[in-house]
Amino acid sequence: MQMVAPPDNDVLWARGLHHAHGATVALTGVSLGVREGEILAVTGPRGSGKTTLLKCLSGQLVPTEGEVLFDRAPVHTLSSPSRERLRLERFGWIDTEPHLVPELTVWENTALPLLLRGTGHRAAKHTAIEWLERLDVGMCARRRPARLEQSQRQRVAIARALVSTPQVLFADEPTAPLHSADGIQVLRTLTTAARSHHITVVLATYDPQVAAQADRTVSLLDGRLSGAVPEDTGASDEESRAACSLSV
Ligand SMILES: Nc1ncnc2c1ncn2[C@@H]1O[C@H](COP(=O)(O)OP(=O)(O)OP(=O)(O)O)[C@@H](O)[C@H]1O
Repeated sequence: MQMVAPPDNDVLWARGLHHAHGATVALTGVSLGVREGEILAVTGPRGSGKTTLLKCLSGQLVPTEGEVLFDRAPVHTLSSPSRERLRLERFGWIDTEPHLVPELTVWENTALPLLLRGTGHRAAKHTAIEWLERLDVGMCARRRPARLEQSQRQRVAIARALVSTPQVLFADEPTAPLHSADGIQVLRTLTTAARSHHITVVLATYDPQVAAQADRTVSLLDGRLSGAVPEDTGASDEESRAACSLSV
């Protein structure tokens, strides 16, 4: 494979990603760059490879082929403990389901990433409550997750992902289980918080209304990216910059 350097402003950069789950091919030759501070939507129908791409970019999965760079340093060649540390220290993850610990209160759930990093109890609690307030669930801080509505639980999961102000936040269909109005509101809160803290977001979604909240969208179909702007079409500056960061 020809070596190509990532552009300076790409915080994440992937080239020639292939991945198969057993006999099922999920990604086939995906290359893309994610710019510092942008909110990038990865769209595509169910089974098109969105989750697999996010997992490869975040170091949860090592691609069968291809390379992933974070801050210009390889992720795909790191040992499993180093990838785990990278995820804990630099990345946040929001899943479709909130996956909160039922025995812990809302603020304890939210503070977990800080406590795991070694932040003191008082400081972790203070920061967790600040994030819960930003996400309009500050009043739930002392409750257990079972006493919350689904949209409140998802807001808590978002607060937990943001509490350590990750460099990159990965969100995999974060609003899929919510009613449409709830989902859009939760997503607005997420994107506003990410923008004000300069957090890069990679957001997988099949919902065009959700993708419309992003700065840029790339589409996956059958494990391939589509919609790259060819370089010689006389595209605008903005389009040309997008094309620099996206190739199939
Ligand atoms: N753990 C797994 N084992 C076997 N096949 C898998 C596994 N995970 C994903 N796949 C398959 O890989 C392909 C891509 O799946 P992936 O979950 O990445 O797509 P997706 O676009 O996120 O879809 P969805 O919206 O349904 O989650 C699909 O054909 C899927 O069935």
